[in-house]
Amino acid sequence: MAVRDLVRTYRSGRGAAATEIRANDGISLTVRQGEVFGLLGPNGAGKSTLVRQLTGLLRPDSGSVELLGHDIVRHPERAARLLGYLGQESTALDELTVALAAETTGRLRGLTRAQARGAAADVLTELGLEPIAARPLAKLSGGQRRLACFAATLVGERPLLVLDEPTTGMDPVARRAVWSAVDRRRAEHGTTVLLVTHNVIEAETVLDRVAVVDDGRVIACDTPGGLKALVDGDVRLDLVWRDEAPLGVPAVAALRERAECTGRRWTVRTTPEQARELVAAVTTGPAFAALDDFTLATPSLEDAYLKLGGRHGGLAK
Ligand SMILES: Nc1ncnc2c1ncn2[C@@H]1O[C@H](COP(=O)(O)OP(=O)(O)OP(=O)(O)O)[C@@H](O)[C@H]1O
Repeated sequence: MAVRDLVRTYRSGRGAAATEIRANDGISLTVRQGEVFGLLGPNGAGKSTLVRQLTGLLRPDSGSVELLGHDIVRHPERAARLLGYLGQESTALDELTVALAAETTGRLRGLTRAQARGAAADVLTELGLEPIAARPLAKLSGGQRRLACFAATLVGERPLLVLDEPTTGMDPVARRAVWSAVDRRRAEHGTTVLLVTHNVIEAETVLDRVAVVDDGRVIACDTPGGLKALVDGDVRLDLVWRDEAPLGVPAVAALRERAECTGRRWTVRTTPEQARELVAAVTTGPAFAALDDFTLATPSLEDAYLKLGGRHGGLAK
């Protein structure tokens, strides 16, 4: 998959009140076959806008999208044959049962009724959805519905899967089922996966490479390990106070100037030496009496993102 200089502007309002948002501001990316490639970035960064152009659902103002040799800007209708897309919104399939939603997707992708029924049954078994196969999507919990939509996306194998926050709202068992299914397709069919995510833990474990998107631009593109190397050497200290922070302790008062404070939780990114001194200061005397919990952690992809100058104080929703 190759994206070159993609620009997409949304216009709203008319006349003097008209506003423009440049949601994609010259995005270029290449995703290799068989790769699990992630788009990571804060709300409003332009990830869904990018994905909707890749899937032929939205026309770019300028730039090119090539999927397996096909020009998707010129032939958006070809995208449906090349990729399975799981969008953020629940779909038109909502009134159908889980089994019928999966089967219908297979039929829409050109399978015969028997093939679609067989493929749907296999996918439902694979994802552990058999117990709720006869229930309408609209009556399921958010996580169950998401998993059912993911199941439908897999029916009638496509060489490319585009998944926009597939595991949102899922419990750990469902999430694991999603990643096993993705892994299996990659191993057996060389399926390429483009994944939009906010979940940095997931990003660190499942992605081969990740593009960090911010304000409609790609501000970094590397392996998760490569991005984390940007913050190598730093550690993160999280302090949670029982109640008010003990600002009478000079070390704590000084710390407030550089910590990110969210309610009772303070986060500081610093060198291991300084972190050791800080831990020593807060684990003695009145500071310790006021401390509920603390953790010292090695850098995460989120720290790398912040170092890159990402806005909004982090990626978490
Ligand atoms: N249909 C639309 N009309 C006008 N503006 C839009 C439209 N869709 C998105 N935008 C704006 O474009 C920008 C990018 O939105 P987009 O949905 O692509 O971000 P995102 O990275 O997918 O965000 P999230 O993580 O919240 O899903 C935002 O400022 C958003 O408000």
